[in-house]
Amino acid sequence: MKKVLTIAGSDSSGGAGIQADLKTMSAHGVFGMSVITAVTAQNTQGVFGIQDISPQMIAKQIQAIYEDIEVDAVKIGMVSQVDTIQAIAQQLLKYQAKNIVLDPVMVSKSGFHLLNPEAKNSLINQLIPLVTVITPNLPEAEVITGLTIESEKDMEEAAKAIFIMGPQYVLIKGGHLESDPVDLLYDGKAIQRFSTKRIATKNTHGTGCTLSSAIASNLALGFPITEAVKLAKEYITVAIENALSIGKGVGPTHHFYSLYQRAGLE
Ligand SMILES: Nc1ncnc2c1ncn2[C@@H]1O[C@H](COP(=O)(O)OP(=O)(O)OP(=O)(O)O)[C@@H](O)[C@H]1O
Ligand SMILES: Cc1ncc(CO)c(N)n1
Repeated sequence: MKKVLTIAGSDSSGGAGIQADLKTMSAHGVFGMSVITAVTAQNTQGVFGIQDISPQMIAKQIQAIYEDIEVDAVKIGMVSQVDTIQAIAQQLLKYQAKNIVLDPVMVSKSGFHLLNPEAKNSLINQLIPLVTVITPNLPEAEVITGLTIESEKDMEEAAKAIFIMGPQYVLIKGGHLESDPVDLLYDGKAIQRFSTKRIATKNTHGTGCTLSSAIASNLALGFPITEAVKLAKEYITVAIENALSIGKGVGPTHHFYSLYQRAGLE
């Protein structure tokens, strides 16, 4: 059994964060483990509070896992503070973590800041150089690069600018453009394009978390990056098509193993 770790925040409503990550991992048939960086009081309508876990406790969680268990891939989500990022980077370096997927979560769909703006530079300087692939959405790519992104051409420029910061691959997600969503993968040489039809739904809570966890699971399963992203796109598309009208706001993506099996990917 492949083992995948998520280092992320808890979403009490179960649609994003740690909860989305573990559901995605189970659906991929890998064993999910979690290091909780923060607890959010959150539902489909908004984020009502955040309590950060101390950097010491985050480091201890990572240590407890790596001292005992071999980790095949890591997904990093919400990391809100400078000290948190430093603690995570130190531990991942110490244990020579492999297959690291960074979803640089900054603002929730409801507009709540999940990354302290002061921590942006730590994310860029300490975490981005360690990762296999970073998966920013358009607003995140704009914050990281300082560029304005309004077209696919702009997305390509942003991917190239982020690549220089040190990750092995950059996947810029186009879900925030109005057209059909196009995601671009850059490996330092060429751009690969992953496109689907836009699904008409308001229920997209947790899409970014789901995609990054699916990529991490696929890397753990041994797929090369292009295949890992292609399969993850198929997974997120089905998860959005079947998204649930739970709660009064933006409902969550739906994960179930049979979907994955039906696609012939068990
Ligand atoms: N309406 C949609 N129809 C089809 N695919 C979509 C739709 N919205 C997003 N996607 C896809 O879902 C994935 C996540 O993209 P998105 O840009 O929404 O991430 P995100 O903003 O980081 O999500 P989150 O708010 O959960 O952090 C991408 O692969 C994107 O192309
Ligand atoms: C805890 C958490 N992580 C990530 C997201 C994605 O925006 C969220 N809403 N909540």
